[in-house]
Amino acid sequence: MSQYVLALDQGTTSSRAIVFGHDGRAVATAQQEFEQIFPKPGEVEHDPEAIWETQLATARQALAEAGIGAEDVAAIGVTNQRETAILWDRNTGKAVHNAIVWQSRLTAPICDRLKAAGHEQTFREKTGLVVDAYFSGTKVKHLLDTIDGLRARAEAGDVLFGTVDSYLIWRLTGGKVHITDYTNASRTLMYNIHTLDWDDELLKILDVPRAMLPTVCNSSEVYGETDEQLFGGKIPIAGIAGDQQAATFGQACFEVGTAKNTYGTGCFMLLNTGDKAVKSENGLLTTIAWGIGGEITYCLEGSIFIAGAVVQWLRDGLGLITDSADVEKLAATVPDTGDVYFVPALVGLGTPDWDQNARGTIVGLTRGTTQGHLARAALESMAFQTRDVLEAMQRDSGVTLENLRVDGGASANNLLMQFQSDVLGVPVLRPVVAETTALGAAYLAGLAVGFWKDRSDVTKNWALDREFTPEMSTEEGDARYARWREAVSRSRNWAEPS
Ligand SMILES: Nc1ncnc2c1ncn2[C@@H]1O[C@H](COP(=O)(O)OP(=O)(O)O)[C@@H](O)[C@H]1O
Ligand SMILES: O=P(O)(O)OC[C@H](O)CO
Repeated sequence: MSQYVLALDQGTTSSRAIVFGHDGRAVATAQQEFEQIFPKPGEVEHDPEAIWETQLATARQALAEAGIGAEDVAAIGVTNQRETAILWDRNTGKAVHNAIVWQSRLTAPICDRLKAAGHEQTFREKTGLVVDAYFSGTKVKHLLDTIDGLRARAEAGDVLFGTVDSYLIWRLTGGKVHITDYTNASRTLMYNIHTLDWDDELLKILDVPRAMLPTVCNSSEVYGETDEQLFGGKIPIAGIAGDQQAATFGQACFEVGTAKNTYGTGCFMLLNTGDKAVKSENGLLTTIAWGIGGEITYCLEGSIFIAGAVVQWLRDGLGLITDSADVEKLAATVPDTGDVYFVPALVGLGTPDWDQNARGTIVGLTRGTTQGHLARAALESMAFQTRDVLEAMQRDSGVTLENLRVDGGASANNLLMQFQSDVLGVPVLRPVVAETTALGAAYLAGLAVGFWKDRSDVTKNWALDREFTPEMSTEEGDARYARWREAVSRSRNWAEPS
């Protein structure tokens, strides 16, 4: 009997593979960063080959570190950075272009044209998303529009589209399986979240041929097996979910009204709304949390484009720190930001402002401003953006959150988590396993093959590491938040309108 499940977590900045045991604890972990390609300001790409190679290498490393082989692995779960679009040749398996990453503003002009042509409402109603360069649809359109002869090859079914999950599974199965799951499909701007099908009207507007799209599957079922050359034996692939949905599952947010917030490159809060696709009036997305056995669970999502990435920018762009974790010590050199606010709109703003032309802004600098103030303002920006999202969520859903479950790389930062609780006025709960994204993918796969019995196993395995409770008065939290909103208004509409 196989004792382990392997999760492949293909993130924006790194590929990770984690071997989990039955108790939901990691037995072995491997991680590799890969290159971020910035062809022009505001554009972000990845080399699909680097995505594949780092993912394969980390999977092999994790198995080696755990001292196990393919026969010990009950199933593989795949989770991924969402929306990032890859087009590849069916016959050679070679990508026709770099992956256009979710953060890329490349297709902002296409979005502006779609809006000017009056299509915004149609997309919003059918997909639950907004017309923004964030989502895959306009990225696919851009590639089809700009690479000679590509649309004809796509129409003939020779060029395939996939989000990163699809691409990895194509490679893992030796080019046999072209699929995605409900959660990833719901991020493409081409999938109708109500009829549960690719939408012909939207495909026509974007001029994307249906023949290039993957088959949409449940988030938990056996889709196929790995090519036996890869791991020295076949392993069933049995779970897929976009990373934010996987984290929601891994955090056991199964009840309507429960929510989690993941602090990775970006920051994403998802609130379970059960079988109802709740429409947002406040800039949130209506999206699919998971689909299992054909039953869909929906959620409301707030998407923040830059969270932990602001710390990376302090590290790589300014050289203020050498390690992301050092930001906490630097921020702790000052008691507050000295009224400095840092709006990290480095690639525009997502929820609730959806401004493709906003740009990063630091306000309130004085001669007394130090590196510490900047570091603190950068950390606080994650907490303020989260409050933006939570306020929208409470207005849209009528739910008042009792607490917030957190995870992701930056949730290790105690100063940030304390400030988060202060500025939200609710307890923040950090679980022992902060790798909730990978864990969620492992659960989805393990449940499909009977490794775990049902969701009660998932709930049972959730364990608290630390609870942060509000220490700031509501008045002070509100006053600082009002100042943040003022700073946001200064960042708006800075880039040349496309
Ligand atoms: N102690 C820390 N404080 C603040 N940010 C951190 C800390 N550790 C890591 N980060 C940030 O978290 C992000 C990495 O988190 P991770 O969940 O691995 O992201 P992703 O899945 O998007 O690649 C990076 O942007 C990094 O700068
Ligand atoms: O790679 P992450 O963890 O920042 O997640 C990226 C999101 O999936 C983008 O929607």
